[in-house]
Amino acid sequence: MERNNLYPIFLKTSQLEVLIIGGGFVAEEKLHFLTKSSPDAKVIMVSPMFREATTELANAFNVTMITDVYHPKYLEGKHMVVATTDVPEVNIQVYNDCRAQSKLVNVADNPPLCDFYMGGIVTKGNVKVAISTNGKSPTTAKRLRQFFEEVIPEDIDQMVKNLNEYRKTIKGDFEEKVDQMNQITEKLVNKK
Ligand SMILES: C[C@@]1(CC(=O)O)c2cc3[nH]c(cc4nc(cc5[nH]c(cc(n2)[C@H]1CCC(=O)O)[C@@](C)(CC(=O)O)[C@@H]5CCC(=O)O)C(CC(=O)O)=C4CCC(=O)O)c(CCC(=O)O)c3CC(=O)O
Ligand SMILES: NC(=O)C1=CN([C@@H]2O[C@H](COP(=O)(O)OP(=O)(O)OC[C@H]3O[C@@H](n4cnc5c(N)ncnc54)[C@H](O)[C@@H]3O)[C@@H](O)[C@H]2O)C=CC1
Repeated sequence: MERNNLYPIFLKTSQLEVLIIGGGFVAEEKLHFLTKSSPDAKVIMVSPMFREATTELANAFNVTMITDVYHPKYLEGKHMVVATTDVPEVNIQVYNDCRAQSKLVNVADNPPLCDFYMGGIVTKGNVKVAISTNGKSPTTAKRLRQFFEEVIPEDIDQMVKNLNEYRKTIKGDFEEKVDQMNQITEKLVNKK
């Protein structure tokens, strides 16, 4: 069986600079899911034309919009780049420029030109679940996201907070804390 070898990390996008190149439908979709998960993300967009809906979304999340065609100068200071233009040569240039500067790049909807994929994301308070199908089926990622949004209870955050509080009350060294935390949560995984 094939296996997903990607390594998920949870980025602090509020202290990273994300550049989206292009201002059309795909840009809007990527910005929508990015800001749904991370409303405080620092995002800059560069495009000669922004669709109305993209502009509205960008304004709602304080995204900086630069009306211009892509130029390598816009990569300066950016940590992550998402290329969404309808000009394949531009997307390829962005990919090559980013690779040359070791910046993480995603050419949306073009898996071979991605250092990382966007995933399906479920957020419930402090809990976040990210889903990937290894770039094989975005629709499956979407359906799983909808499924988990439904089945993970809203108050899962209360459990996280309670355990966080409880942990503070435990005396002893690290090993004892691990032991106690495992003991009180054992019922969650032990079906007997
Ligand atoms: C590889 C990846 C790269 C990347 O973009 O990061 C990629 C690639 C492609 N997307 C395509 C299309 C669609 N994308 C979606 C939706 C989402 N796509 C997302 C991620 C990813 N999309 C990355 C892999 C993620 C993984 O590993 O599973 C999600 C999860 C997150 C996000 O967008 O932020 C978001 C759902 C969010 C949510 O709902 O929670 C839908 C569904 C819909 O809109 O109903 C369709 C239409 C159905 C279809 O066509 O399959 C195509 C074909 C384009 C063409 O026709 O040529 C390609 C190219 C290809 O597969 O070759
Ligand atoms: N919309 C969709 O659901 C899908 C789109 N695609 C592909 O994704 C690409 C983008 O699609 P859409 O977002 O729908 O197109 P779009 O036409 O809505 O948006 C393209 C954007 O790229 C910008 N752009 C063009 N040249 C640029 C440059 N030199 N620098 C910066 N920005 C530039 C345009 O101004 C525009 O804002 C296309 O190649 C399309 O074939 C693929 C699958 C699905």
